[in-house]
Amino acid sequence: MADTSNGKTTFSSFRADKTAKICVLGHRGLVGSAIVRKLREIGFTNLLLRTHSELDLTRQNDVESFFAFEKPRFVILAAAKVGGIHANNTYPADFIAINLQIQTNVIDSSYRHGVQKLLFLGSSCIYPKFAPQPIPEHALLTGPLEPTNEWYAVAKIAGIKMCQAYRIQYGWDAISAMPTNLYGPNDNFHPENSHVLPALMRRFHEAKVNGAKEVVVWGTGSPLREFLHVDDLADAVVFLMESYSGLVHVNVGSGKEVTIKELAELVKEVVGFEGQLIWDSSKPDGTPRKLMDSSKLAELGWTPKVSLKDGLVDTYKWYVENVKQ
Ligand SMILES: NC(=O)C1=CN([C@@H]2O[C@H](COP(=O)(O)OP(=O)(O)OC[C@H]3O[C@@H](n4cnc5c(N)ncnc54)[C@H](OP(=O)(O)O)[C@@H]3O)[C@@H](O)[C@H]2O)C=CC1
Ligand SMILES: C[C@H]1O[C@H](OP(=O)(O)OP(=O)(O)OC[C@H]2O[C@@H](n3cnc4c(=O)[nH]c(N)nc43)[C@H](O)[C@@H]2O)[C@@H](O)[C@@H](O)C1=O
Repeated sequence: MADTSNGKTTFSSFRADKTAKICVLGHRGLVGSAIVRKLREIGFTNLLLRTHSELDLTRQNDVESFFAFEKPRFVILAAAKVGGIHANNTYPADFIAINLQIQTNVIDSSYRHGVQKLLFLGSSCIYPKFAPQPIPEHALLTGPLEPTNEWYAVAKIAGIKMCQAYRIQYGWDAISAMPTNLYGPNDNFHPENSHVLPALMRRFHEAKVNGAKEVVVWGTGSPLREFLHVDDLADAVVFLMESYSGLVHVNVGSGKEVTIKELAELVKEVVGFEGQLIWDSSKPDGTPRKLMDSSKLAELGWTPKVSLKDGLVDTYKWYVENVKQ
């Protein structure tokens, strides 16, 4: 709600006006759909949503016209070209070009058409391959990136810097959140192009259904990853929209890491596959470890709730009920 009583226009907080027009881009994806669920649960009634086919965010003129006409008050940018280690490694041009186009168009048009606040989503892959662990926000741009996803990482770093530049030059409230590896309902379960957790869930499920004795898992199993349920991420996004307006991006993690071998055993147990794991070490491991330091977010007052085991059980239930077998 705008307040002009003191002669200046000021706005109340994010949660205060449930009729505020909030644009969530990428609303059918893993992250965007969780943010929409969260906003609806809180009571927001005026969500502005467009599918990829309704609005291709790589098309500058279309994005410009959309913002000029719709004039949302808040924007959450969860649309991006996203994929796991194989997809990042195989389609580097798509990962850098599409992400630069989407984020540049959306951030600039949002600013030009009066958006009050925007949240940009990056990823933990922005940090150097051998960053100190846990990785603090200030490790950004202190060393070489992990080669399997450097193209995507460069685009994401440009997004963070663009938000900072618009804040510095125009005083505009654009913030960035850096989530760790996410999972949950509406994830991408593609056999090759998805992230490890949905890929293994699908492979173990299909092996169980088909009575297979073995499942192939990529790499050596030794890399460490930190997983966060997407409902926790959505909660953190709402928290940051409400409580944070700083220049520096904010890490969003669970604080807990597992080896890929431990993850594979856990997914196997949740799915109920009883065969053997075969490790294909011809596939890349990627970065050896990327545990984020999320103490800044904890100091602001936010902590995650969903354990990996509970999150896996919830996600497998969703998979069985919703993904065409
Ligand atoms: N998944 C993860 O583990 C992590 C994700 N993130 C970040 O979270 C954000 C969302 O990721 P996630 O939900 O996993 O990704 P998804 O692939 O699940 O969803 C991405 C969404 O973006 C939309 N989209 C893609 N290209 C375009 C386009 N040209 N125009 C309009 N819409 C488009 C897709 O629509 P459609 O399906 O119709 O193509 C889809 O709805 C990204 O910024 C990602 O970097 C960060 C850390 C980890
Ligand atoms: C979120 C983050 O996600 C990506 O980085 P990543 O963490 O390396 O992604 P990943 O989930 O694909 O793999 C994690 C680990 O798991 C191993 N692994 C085993 N078996 C499968 C498997 O079947 N599929 C996949 N994908 N990986 C497998 C795999 O070899 C690797 O060691 C970035 O590109 C970028 O998109 C990004 O920001």
